Amino acid sequence: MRFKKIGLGCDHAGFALKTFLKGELIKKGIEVVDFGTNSEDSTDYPDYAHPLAEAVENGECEIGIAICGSGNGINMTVNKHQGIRSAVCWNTEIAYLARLHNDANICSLPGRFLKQQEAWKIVNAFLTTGFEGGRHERRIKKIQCKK
Ligand SMILES: O=C(CO)[C@H](O)[C@H](O)[C@H](O)COP(=O)(O)O
Repeated sequence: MRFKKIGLGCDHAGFALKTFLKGELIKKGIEVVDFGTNSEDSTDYPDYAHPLAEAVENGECEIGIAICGSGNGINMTVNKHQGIRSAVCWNTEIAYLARLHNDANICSLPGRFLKQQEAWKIVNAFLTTGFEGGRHERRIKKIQCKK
């Protein structure tokens, strides 16, 4: 793992997977900052996505994992923050490319579509891959809106 302090956030649809991943990360000696939610009671993913995104933006957490049912809503929300590049990672190759080519700093997961072990492999790919730089550096600089 390249990162020592990781932020986690989810809604009710991501709670079970977040709980599993949190346990696995702690077993690996990684410090986890958990922004909730803390049960399967129905809730709204932006309430957890914004605090997670802010923590990654301001450096409190080195990187983040965001989970909702499809991965889309929480991904859209964290990507509203200027300092965030989040990718919906639904397999290991996508997770690897999100880090290698996009220097993604949040891994968004579709909690209702991944088995625990599948998700753990995806998270491992995300957390062990470095940014390639070069032509990709130029491209990620162009992501920012000029307006
Ligand atoms: O996937 C999501 C947002 O992109 C959410 O996690 C929810 O699963 C989705 O919005 C459905 O919500 P529901 O209230 O559980 O039906």
